[in-house]
Amino acid sequence: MADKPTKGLADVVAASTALSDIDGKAGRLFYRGYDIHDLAGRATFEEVAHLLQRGRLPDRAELAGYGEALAAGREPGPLAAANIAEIAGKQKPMEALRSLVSLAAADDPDKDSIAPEANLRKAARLTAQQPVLVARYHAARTGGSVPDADPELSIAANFLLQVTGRRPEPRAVEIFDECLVLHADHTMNASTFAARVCAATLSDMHSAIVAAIGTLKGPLHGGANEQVMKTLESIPADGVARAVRDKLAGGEKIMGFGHRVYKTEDPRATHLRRMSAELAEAAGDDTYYRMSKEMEEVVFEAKGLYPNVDFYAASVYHYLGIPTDLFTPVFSISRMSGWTAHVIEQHADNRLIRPDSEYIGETDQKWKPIDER
Ligand SMILES: CC(=O)SCCNC(=O)CCNC(=O)[C@H](O)C(C)(C)COP(=O)(O)OP(=O)(O)OC[C@H]1O[C@@H](n2cnc3c(N)ncnc32)[C@H](O)[C@@H]1OP(=O)(O)O
Ligand SMILES: O=C([O-])CC(=O)C(=O)O
Repeated sequence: MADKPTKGLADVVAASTALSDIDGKAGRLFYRGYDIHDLAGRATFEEVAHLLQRGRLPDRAELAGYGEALAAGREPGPLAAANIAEIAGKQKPMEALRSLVSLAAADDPDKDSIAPEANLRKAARLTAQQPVLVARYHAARTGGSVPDADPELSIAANFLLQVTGRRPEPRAVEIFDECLVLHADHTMNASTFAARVCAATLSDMHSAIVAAIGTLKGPLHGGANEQVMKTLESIPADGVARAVRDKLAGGEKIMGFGHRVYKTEDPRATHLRRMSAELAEAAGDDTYYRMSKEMEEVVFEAKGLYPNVDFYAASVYHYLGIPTDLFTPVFSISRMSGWTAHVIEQHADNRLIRPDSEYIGETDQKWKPIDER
């Protein structure tokens, strides 16, 4: 018989990875050994995606080559393109992305291969396509059009351009790019684990990413950023403390707080709080920032919980003009870099992931024919 399981696999080491590492007590996060505090605001998302997928921070030539791969791979392919309008009419954003990535697989030139070189090419294409899929989905449901991507612009700038229809301010691009850097990878989080389980059957990268998208969508994981914004919008600006205490008294969780691994401040929240403050000031309306700060104080006082990455990401995305139901899709744009890197890593040194379970059902049941049950 198997040992008693730890509920939710808490503290179980489920994989070896060279991609990211967390010190949950100290509140530190590293991508391939680089402290997130050193990368945030310095490295671009493209550099970080290269670091994760291709193993090192690129030099200028490598970054140019990676940029070319991204630009060449941006178009999701005819099957996904042909279905965006209908999907936008019937599916919510994360459901739509799950469908569209699956459809994009059909036109991927490397769809039948999980060889290392094919995986690298697919990782770049998936990373390039995700922001385009989000923007096209949004345009399809709002009856708008998507401006062509500008080859001179970064992924962050092109996404803001394509989703808002306006050329973004340079500072908005810097801030959004930093958000993408902060969300890129996070050890064995649920969606990455789902991707690795799928990849470990020697299934293909697109299948693993579809599993990851479906997993990120849930409100206990990436879906929390949208829920944070809905909470901020649903409570009175001058009644934050009461609303939070009422929710807690009613047994509700406060979205954007708590973490399986961090026992102190999530280092990403430190940067996102700062960005939220800056954008609030620039907007001339700091309501959501002030409310967030107050929520943080009340939740800490009542439960000793710290904000996680999803908490201040909500007000930051709001101030950047991103529609609330695209917050989790925006998370997926960044996390695509990490998911794909994990699939590459899994395929490179694979063993089927198949844990055991503890049986807790009935025993010694006696068979009865159907008319005797
Ligand atoms: C990108 C990300 O995925 S970051 C996480 C995003 N998710 C959220 O923000 C959702 C809200 N947070 C949570 O649900 C949890 O803190 C999780 C899912 C992040 C971590 O879950 P776990 O490690 O399984 O912790 P668990 O849910 O068991 O919580 C432990 C205790 O803290 C409480 N708790 C944890 N988070 C919260 C919260 N946000 N609000 C209120 N209470 C909370 C639980 O009720 C539980 O209390 P109990 O021991 O009295 O029953
Ligand atoms: O690590 C986790 O469990 C969730 C998280 O913060 C992330 O995926 O960024």
